[in-house]
Amino acid sequence: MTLTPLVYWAQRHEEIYLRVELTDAVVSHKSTQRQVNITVRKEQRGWWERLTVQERKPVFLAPDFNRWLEESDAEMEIREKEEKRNRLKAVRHTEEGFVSLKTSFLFVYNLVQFLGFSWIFVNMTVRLFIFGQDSLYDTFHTISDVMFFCQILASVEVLNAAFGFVRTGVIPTLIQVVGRNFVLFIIFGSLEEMHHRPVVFFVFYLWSAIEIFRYPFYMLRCFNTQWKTLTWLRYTVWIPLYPLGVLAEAVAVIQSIPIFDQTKLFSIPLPKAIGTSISFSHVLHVYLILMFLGLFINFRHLYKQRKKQFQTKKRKTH
Ligand SMILES: CCCCCCCCCCCCC[C@@H](O)CC(=O)SCCNC(=O)CCNC(=O)[C@H](O)C(C)(C)COP(=O)(O)OP(=O)(O)OC[C@H]1O[C@@H](n2cnc3c(N)ncnc32)[C@H](O)[C@@H]1OP(=O)(O)O
Repeated sequence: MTLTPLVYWAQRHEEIYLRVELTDAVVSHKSTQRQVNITVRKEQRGWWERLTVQERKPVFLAPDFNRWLEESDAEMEIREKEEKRNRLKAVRHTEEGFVSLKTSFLFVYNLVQFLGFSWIFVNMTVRLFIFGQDSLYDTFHTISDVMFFCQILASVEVLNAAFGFVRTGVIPTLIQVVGRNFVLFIIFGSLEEMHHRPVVFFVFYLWSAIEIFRYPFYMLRCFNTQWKTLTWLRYTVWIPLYPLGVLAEAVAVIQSIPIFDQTKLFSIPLPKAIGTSISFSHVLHVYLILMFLGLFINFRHLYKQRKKQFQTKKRKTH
């Protein structure tokens, strides 16, 4: 006797769903499945009155109430799916817009910094060749405006890290920005006596020497690409430059201590009963300790970043 499995059916405007129950059937292959689900695409979109041509429903055929929908409900389902698709599209559009806005912002930021620091580096190098040692004494007057601009702008990097615009830690960036701006604005900016010291040349030259590689490296990273030589320079040049930079900054701080003592600039007044004031040079002594702590933290951070970069092999390189 031929066994006819029960067939449950349901439809949408474009498809027919068939569920063939095999509970009682002897199945020749070893499948343990209890049912076969079949989706048949309708040749023409439309709503069928029944599944079979003949009006009389075969005994083995029954509506699949798990999926059954009336025509109007099926139309509603299509509309809901369409709305969901549109909503997803809109979200994706907004996300893509944000990503491209962020990329453009970072690219322009890095480009401006690259131009600024390149100007500083090239200008200082050319002046060194033309004027020799004399150029060491007027670095502040020729370079400081652009350096002020670049270093104020560099504060954006702390925000970039804090808001997750770039994959980096806030602390190393904060140490870097606060450290440099302290030397630039407090030590050099506020003391005229420091303006003609050769230490300004060494500090500015060491700062800009890394940035002419770092910012173009970031510009390429904005487009998920990199140039091997530039990556190597960005993650290697800091090894001698960072300790030398901190050393030059420390010399500048040490040179400024007697000036602060003499001028009493930024000294902290104490209550009249005690009668004196605390010289800013005490703050500078503490700052000297912080500097070497900052050097240790950032040196370790940069070493980790270097290791991470050179371990990542599957990058697009040129
Ligand atoms: C809490 C306050 C305490 C204050 C205490 C003060 C203590 C003072 C201590 C002062 C020491 C400072 C001395 C310093 O001034 C001396 C010098 O600078 S000497 C010259 C040599 N200097 C250097 O080499 C340092 C240069 N600076 C840096 O490298 C960074 O500023 C630093 C924060 C140190 C490290 O950068 P970062 O953490 O960002 O690492 P990565 O470059 O590897 O970047 C990580 C990923 O983020 C992407 N990224 C980062 N920035 C951008 C950007 N602007 N645009 C696009 N993408 C960016 C980057 O591509 C990496 O992603 P991926 O891995 O995918 O490539």
